[in-house]
Amino acid sequence: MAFPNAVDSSQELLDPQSHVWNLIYNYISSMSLKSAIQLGIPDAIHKHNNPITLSQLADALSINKAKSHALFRLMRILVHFKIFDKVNISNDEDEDEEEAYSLTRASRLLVRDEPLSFTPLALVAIDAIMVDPFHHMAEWFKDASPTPFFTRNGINMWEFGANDEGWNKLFNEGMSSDSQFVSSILVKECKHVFEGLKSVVDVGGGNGVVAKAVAGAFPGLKCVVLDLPQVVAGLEGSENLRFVGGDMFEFIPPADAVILKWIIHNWSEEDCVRILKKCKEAIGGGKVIIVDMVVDYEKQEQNAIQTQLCFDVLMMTVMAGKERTEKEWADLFSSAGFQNYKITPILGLRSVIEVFP
Ligand SMILES: C[S@@+](CC[C@H](N)C(=O)[O-])C[C@H]1O[C@@H](n2cnc3c(N)ncnc32)[C@H](O)[C@@H]1O
Ligand SMILES: O=c1cc(-c2ccc(O)c(O)c2)oc2c(O)c(O)ccc12
Repeated sequence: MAFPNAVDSSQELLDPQSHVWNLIYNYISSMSLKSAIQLGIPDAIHKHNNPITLSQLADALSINKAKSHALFRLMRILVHFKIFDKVNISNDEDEDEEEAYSLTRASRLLVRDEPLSFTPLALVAIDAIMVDPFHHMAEWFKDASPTPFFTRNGINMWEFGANDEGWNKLFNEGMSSDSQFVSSILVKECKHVFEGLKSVVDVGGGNGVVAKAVAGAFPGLKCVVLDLPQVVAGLEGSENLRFVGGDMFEFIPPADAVILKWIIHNWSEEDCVRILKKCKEAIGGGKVIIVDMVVDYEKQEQNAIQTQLCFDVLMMTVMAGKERTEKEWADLFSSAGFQNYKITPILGLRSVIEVFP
């Protein structure tokens, strides 16, 4: 039986099949990366100090020798995705060359001892429990739940974290590793954002990584971290840093500035206006410092748009949040009574947005 739309050649079938298969099986790239991180491959290569051969890598990881070729195939896909490099080495003059693996700038950031490592974030994002809500997205489109996370678990993400210490720890460690990464750039490239401030509150500041970095870079600055009680429980402050357990929808301690890193994208327009109005009460004539994505579907390069779109669906799935375009940000600020804002695209996929009452 002929296809409804006459197909001139098989290629007109095979090309779309290849395109859809690429998307269907893309999760295997993430799972291969997860396996490499769990096995400690970046750490083993780093520790070896030189490019490492497959057999040296298998020995370093105590991998069953019968699975050496499987390790070769895992490394092959990760070299394809430029997570690792493959080079040819020879130990002395007459010996044949042998293939070996080295780190790239990407995998160097997955070495656990690397101060800016975002391995904890990677393990949060691809953790089996974390990914589970995505299997309920289609169901969610037809139910009354606020998110697929709620459809799957019957409670929202923060309540889930309050009830599951292990999940809460995993999530907060993931966030902290990203904050370590972002803070290193913030205090180096964005000093002007903090200069002149006498006090700052990091709202939803988690384990306090950003606040600690800012407090360290600006010793005269009084820093407060406001987060849920289960997040700040037991966390020690310092001379110019203290932790406060509370609810940002109820009260934000007064300060010259409020930091909101990866907060606004967690929430709906309505909740964001509530948060920003509380921030406005807290800062008086000061400012809000937001670290989040500003999505530009036209101007950005394809990889950045793809990652930002994935984050947008992630926020829809876990938190009823979203990633926003500049116009959406501007509308939000206006609805919350702010008069002006300045976007500094200094963090790659994310920007620093200063908002003024
Ligand atoms: C995505 S995490 C970002 C954490 C941190 N700002 C960072 O970027 O690493 C969102 C944070 O908001 C906190 N949070 C959620 N609801 C909150 C509320 N009602 N009041 C204060 N903090 C809240 C969470 O506990 C979590 O630490
Ligand atoms: O990488 C992240 C992952 C998640 C996350 C949470 C629960 C899940 O079930 C899940 O599949 C993913 O949440 C984030 C978030 O809320 C942010 O604000 C920023 C980054 C992340």
